[in-house]
Amino acid sequence: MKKIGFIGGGNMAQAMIGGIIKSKIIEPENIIVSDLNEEILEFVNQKFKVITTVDNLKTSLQSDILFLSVKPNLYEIVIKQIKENIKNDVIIVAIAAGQSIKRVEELFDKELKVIKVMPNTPSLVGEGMAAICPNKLVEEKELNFIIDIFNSFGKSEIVPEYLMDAVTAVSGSSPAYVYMFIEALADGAVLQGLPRDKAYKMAAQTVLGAAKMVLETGEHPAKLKDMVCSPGGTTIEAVAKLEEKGFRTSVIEAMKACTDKSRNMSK
Ligand SMILES: NC(=O)C1=CN([C@@H]2O[C@H](COP(=O)(O)OP(=O)(O)OC[C@H]3O[C@@H](n4cnc5c(N)ncnc54)[C@H](O)[C@@H]3O)[C@@H](O)[C@H]2O)C=CC1
Ligand SMILES: O=C(O)[C@@H]1CCC=N1
Repeated sequence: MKKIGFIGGGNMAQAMIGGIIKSKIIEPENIIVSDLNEEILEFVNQKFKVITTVDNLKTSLQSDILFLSVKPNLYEIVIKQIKENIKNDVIIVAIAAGQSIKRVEELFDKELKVIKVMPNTPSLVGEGMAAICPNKLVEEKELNFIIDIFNSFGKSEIVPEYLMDAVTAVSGSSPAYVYMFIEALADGAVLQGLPRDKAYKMAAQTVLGAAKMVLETGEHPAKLKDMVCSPGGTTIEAVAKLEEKGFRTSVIEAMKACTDKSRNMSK
């Protein structure tokens, strides 16, 4: 059985660990997590029953697949700690925004199998979206195993690395904007008198259902939108107001800012 390590046990690591354990693709005793923050380790150990340590080197030595799940600015520090003793056949999974395969290879200063992945936090509930890009040393069966891991708690796509910054905007960071949309829907409902708990449930279930319609019918989103808009009805009033307020342009420009930031972080 393969052993999986996480250096950094924060939000994204927890989402992936939760997804992996729920899917049973790897047992908790084969997952090791290191973090500087002992409270986080305690939480992760209690919640997921995985092995925890403050020692990143121990994590790296015990792992066949090693997720680097610290913030981008910590890649240099963490890799410095583990590079001398890193096993030659370990698969490094780099999930940080703006950290390219080349940068990770350079920091290790040796030939290693590196897979760049941009995951997202809905992994925790089995609805993640991950974009995956391997370097040349990763063998097909190894890549397939990594794909199996990500597919066990969501969906995945192989993408060329140059698209990772755009992926960050459309699936890595976008849960945040979707939560903002859900919050806004709920605020709008509360303004009109609905109780808040019901408003969140109705807003979130509608976003979930609408997303499923796109994925499962394969219809163009515009067609699905048109199906809701009765001529002279209520929905087209809302749609017209959203257009007037620049809803789409705001989203597109926000994503451009996100993509640009990711690009700048890799310079
Ligand atoms: N949060 C998200 O939605 C996503 C995050 N990512 C990437 O995942 C990475 C982690 O992000 P989050 O989980 O959100 O951050 P986070 O701040 O929740 O977790 C990072 C963890 O690293 C720990 N840490 C700090 N220094 C350390 C060290 N020297 N050794 C070991 N652990 C150390 C921190 O205590 C913290 O628990 C980032 O690089 C981010 O770009 C990628 C996709 C989505
Ligand atoms: O905000 C960030 O930088 C990370 C990358 C994608 C989601 N969270």
